[in-house]
Amino acid sequence: QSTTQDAGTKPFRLRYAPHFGLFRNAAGNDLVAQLEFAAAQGFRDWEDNTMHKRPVEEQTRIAAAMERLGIRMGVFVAYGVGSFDKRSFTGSDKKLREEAVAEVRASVEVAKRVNAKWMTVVPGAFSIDVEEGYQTARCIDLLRRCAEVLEPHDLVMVLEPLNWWKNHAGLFLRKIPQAYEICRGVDSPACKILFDVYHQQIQEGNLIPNIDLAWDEIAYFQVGDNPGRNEPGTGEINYRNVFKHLHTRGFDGVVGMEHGASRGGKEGDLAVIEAYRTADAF
Ligand SMILES: O=C(O)C(=O)CO
Repeated sequence: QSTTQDAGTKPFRLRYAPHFGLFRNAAGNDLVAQLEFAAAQGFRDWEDNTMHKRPVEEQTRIAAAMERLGIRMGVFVAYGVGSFDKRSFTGSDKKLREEAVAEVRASVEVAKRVNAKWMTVVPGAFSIDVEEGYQTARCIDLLRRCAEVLEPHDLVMVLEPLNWWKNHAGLFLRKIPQAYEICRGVDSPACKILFDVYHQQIQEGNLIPNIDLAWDEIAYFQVGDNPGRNEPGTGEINYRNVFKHLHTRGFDGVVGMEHGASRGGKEGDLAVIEAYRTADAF
């Protein structure tokens, strides 16, 4: 605990982004108080999957606090929440496909309000009764339409492959090479990869080589250890080496802390921060 406090406002070497709730025991329930606490601990980034579901006044209040504290906004989810079971991107149902474009379009206003550049897209369900090549092509076609919505605003949708073996069996997008192929197909600066190291450790491993192979299409990282999806150091992933690799490659984008805490209470919140200080000391 003293190390955490001593570290104080010292910035981390990578731009780790907590989310609301992660420090609520230490900072209290108020969202702005959580941002202030994080900033005092040296965090300069944030993410909030459900930002688009918050009332406009709350979005505005959060954005003002972030601006005051010098915190950069990471992802919110533009498409995916509540749609994991829909064949929107992989199917041919026109209504579902129009809905997906409309959701991405609606996210433009949210992104502007909260100064976000990136938004997560999870392109729905896999179909067991259609050859995968057709699903991939349909997905690319619809993502191109979404990219055309975002390009004029300089916004980026980041496609997030999610694992089948622990959390999300049956989703279409689950592998990094698959996301890479799709991004190359869409061929737009508005369509990139969100590489969630937790999901990929479960789905396919080979983390650092896959980071390198997909590098030119990756815009965003998220992390969490496995098993348990908690802070670095609580599982099997060598995060110090992963972070060192990202730093060596000059990554200055967001590394989202999309995980829980292995311990409860204030002590657990502080242990999360300490885990990042340790993993960041490469
Ligand atoms: O739902 C999940 O597991 C995610 O990582 C979404 O971002």
